[in-house]
Amino acid sequence: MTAQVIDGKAIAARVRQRIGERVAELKAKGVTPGLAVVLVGDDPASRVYVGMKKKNCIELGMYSADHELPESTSEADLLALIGQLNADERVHGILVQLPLPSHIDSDKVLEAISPDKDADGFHPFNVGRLAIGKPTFQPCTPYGVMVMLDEIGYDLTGKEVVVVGRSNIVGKPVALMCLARHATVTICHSRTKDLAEVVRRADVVIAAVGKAEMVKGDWIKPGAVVIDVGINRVGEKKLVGDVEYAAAAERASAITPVPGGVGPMTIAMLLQNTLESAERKLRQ
Ligand SMILES: Nc1nc2c(c(=O)[nH]1)N[C@@H](CN(C=O)c1ccc(C(=O)N[C@@H](CCC(=O)O)C(=O)O)cc1)CN2
Repeated sequence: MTAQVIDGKAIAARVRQRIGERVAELKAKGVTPGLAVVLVGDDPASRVYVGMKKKNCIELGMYSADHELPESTSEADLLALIGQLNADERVHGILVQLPLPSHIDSDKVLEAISPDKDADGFHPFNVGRLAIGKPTFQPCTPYGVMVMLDEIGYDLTGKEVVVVGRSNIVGKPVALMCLARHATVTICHSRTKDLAEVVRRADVVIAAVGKAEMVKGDWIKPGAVVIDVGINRVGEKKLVGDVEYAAAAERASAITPVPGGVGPMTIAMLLQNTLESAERKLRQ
């Protein structure tokens, strides 16, 4: 079997196209959706992602407020900036790029963002809403995974989903989203016994563990859908996912590549969250 390659770049472009149309409608009603992105420090990858967010925002006609702060920024100063952004009427979504420098408590910062502007969906209020099946802001990467499954017309009802990884950013929320779509969900982690056997029974494998090619191709059930959330740098330039791609693609019915799979969806869904926030505000 040769798997269908799920093209995240193409799907993200379609999502952005639809967002652009809705932004134009909102602007005609006098509302310009606005996103504030806060970067602390000089992490090169974070700088690239923040640049992409800003570029996309402007291309879609959104208001973009960027705050690039030095590595030495104190937690108190960062919290004060978030307070200002919470009160800024032009801003409908706030995102603090992770990781933050080690002297700053990330949880404290994420909890300081108003739940009404939490474009990342990381605030405990929004996590709770997702857990009870009433999501408002949904975390961008898992939200992107759901859109990719929709785009290939995959119905999760009654399917066995195995999520490898239990992070708050991807593993746990994506499991909740699959559960909300009536899948039977197993979350695996570093202490799962016989991971290979658990993965072998999955109709859908979602790998989000951050370890290069840890999920082996021969663990994939023939015909399964493989969603690879990992982006691991190997050597100077090469990027690989959490799944052994070539071997998995021989067994899967559909698979996301790395790069060009889930990654591009993350930023598209951030813009989607900002748009939805502005639409909610207009309705209120
Ligand atoms: N506050 C947040 N911080 C971080 C998040 C997040 O969702 N919210 N996610 C990641 C970084 N990230 C967005 O912020 C992100 C990661 C990867 C991509 C992407 O398009 N990757 C490309 C490869 C790019 C490359 O060459 O490095 C791909 O997979 O094709 C976009 C956004 C951590 N921080």
